[in-house]
Amino acid sequence: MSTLKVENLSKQYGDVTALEDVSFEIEDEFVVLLGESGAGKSTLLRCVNGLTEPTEGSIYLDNEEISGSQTDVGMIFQQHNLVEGVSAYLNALTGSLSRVSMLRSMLQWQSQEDKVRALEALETVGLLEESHQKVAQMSGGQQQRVGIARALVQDPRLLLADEPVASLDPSSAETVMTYLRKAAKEHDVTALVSLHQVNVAAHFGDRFIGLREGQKLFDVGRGELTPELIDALYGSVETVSLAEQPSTVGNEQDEGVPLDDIEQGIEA
Ligand SMILES: Nc1ncnc2c1ncn2[C@@H]1O[C@H](COP(=O)(O)OP(=O)(O)OP(=O)(O)O)[C@@H](O)[C@H]1O
Repeated sequence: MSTLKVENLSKQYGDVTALEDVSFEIEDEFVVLLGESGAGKSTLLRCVNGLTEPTEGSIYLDNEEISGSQTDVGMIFQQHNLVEGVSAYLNALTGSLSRVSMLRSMLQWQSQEDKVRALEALETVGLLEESHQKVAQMSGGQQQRVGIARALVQDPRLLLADEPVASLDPSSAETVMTYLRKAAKEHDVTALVSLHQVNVAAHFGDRFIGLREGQKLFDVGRGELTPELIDALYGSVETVSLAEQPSTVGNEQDEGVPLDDIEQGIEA
């Protein structure tokens, strides 16, 4: 279990204010970041991961201030940056890179423990049987699941994902999100995931942080993501079904609302 605390975070790119005084604390939850394109989601994730330096503010992981690249923060990108010509297993194993030297890694001298960890991570994302398949021969959804496995092998305290299903069809997106949530829960890792798709967010999130023009517009739990909040975030999106079924979605103790139902409600 880990705690991420973001305190008064701001980021300026020249005249552009990408983030303005954003604060929140999350612990052992699957949190979804929502917001229009340009709202600051990627900037926030990049600041937490140390890829971007904030202009102001502080970030704490388990009460320790963090700055610069973090080896125990796993990041999953929309473009998964896998090595396509090698197997899912070898790609997953590169997650241990931060913990072993480059030479050992190139010679594939990773420890037995790392190798077992890579296979376990592939099992978590449902790809154990495909572990020796080349990534180039896998579907987009399977490739993203390899990306999740690679992040797990890093043994992260925090899992970040920036639009992990943006380029996938709805069915693959649901599968990938199911495995991402399962991975976070099984590994007891706090997760912060940015998503464009409100229906997917409502189905999988424990909590929702809405960003608008760099500012935090809301920070609400499951069941509190109302159409009014979504409208305030995006404008006139039809979100009737979210108001009707907010408290049952995405809870591993129940079966949740099927995505199709939510989508139909949104489209109705
Ligand atoms: N490296 C950069 N240099 C200059 N401006 C930037 C840079 N990165 C982001 N921005 C600006 O900061 C603002 C926030 O961008 P950011 O990418 O964080 O938003 P986002 O919510 O992730 O959007 P998207 O969903 O399109 O990725 C935007 O106005 C963007 O143009």
